Amino acid sequence: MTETVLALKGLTTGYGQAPVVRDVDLTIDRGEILAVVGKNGMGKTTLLKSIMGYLPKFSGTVSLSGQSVSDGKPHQIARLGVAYIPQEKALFQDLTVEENIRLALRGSADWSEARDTISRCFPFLLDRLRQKAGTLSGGEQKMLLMTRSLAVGAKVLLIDEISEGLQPSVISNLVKIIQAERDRLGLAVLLVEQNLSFTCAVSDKYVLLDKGEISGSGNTQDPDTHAKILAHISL
Ligand SMILES: Nc1ncnc2c1ncn2[C@@H]1O[C@H](COP(=O)(O)OP(=O)(O)OP(=O)(O)O)[C@@H](O)[C@H]1O
Repeated sequence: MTETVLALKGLTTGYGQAPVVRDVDLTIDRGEILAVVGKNGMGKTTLLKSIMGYLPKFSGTVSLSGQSVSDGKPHQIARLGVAYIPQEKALFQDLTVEENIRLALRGSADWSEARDTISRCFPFLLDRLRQKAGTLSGGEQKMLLMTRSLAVGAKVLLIDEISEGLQPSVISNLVKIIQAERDRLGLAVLLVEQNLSFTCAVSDKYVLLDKGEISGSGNTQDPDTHAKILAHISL
């Protein structure tokens, strides 16, 4: 039986008084990966920030496993198992890789489990545990953030353009890791993307975001997905 983990209903959000994302409805089930696709400035990041509680909801609702979090603060939403992997650097740049992970664990999980997560997902980090996070590349920092999110037991991942600037071979590996962790943990994943091949490879379904509104959606395995997304992002 499907279990809806994240549900948005009529979500309108933005900055100050200005709506940027309008009337968005979407649901993500346990074990499902949904991509929100759109060109620059269409509101993808704004959508994630609002779900995470960084921006106010002007109207509409956000719920997690049936519980409303529409008025939740970021730390409350994080405590309910939602992890946000933003586009900008979000780690403590002067702390080491290990310190960044240990700080997030705060007794909720032990280090050996965290180490297992690192070995399984991004083993290159095991050789960098004593390295300052600020010396990692932008892509590596996102991988560290993802590892940290999994280590603290996140059930929902909100991922902002993780493929940006990565080589194709690294992107292919990322597809496998995200899908393997989804299968293993039953994660619900909402990712925003501009990379067509990554989107088609990693996600189960997609929505197209155009000037803050959903203008199309489908299952990624549908035969016309590639053409529809391409048309949307190259308009
Ligand atoms: N802090 C802010 N204050 C006011 N407007 C903002 C702010 N951040 C973003 N915007 C505006 O909101 C709109 C959507 O931006 P957003 O970053 O959500 O788009 P995006 O689809 O994620 O694009 P990108 O891929 O370039 O990040 C843009 O017009 C942008 O200028």
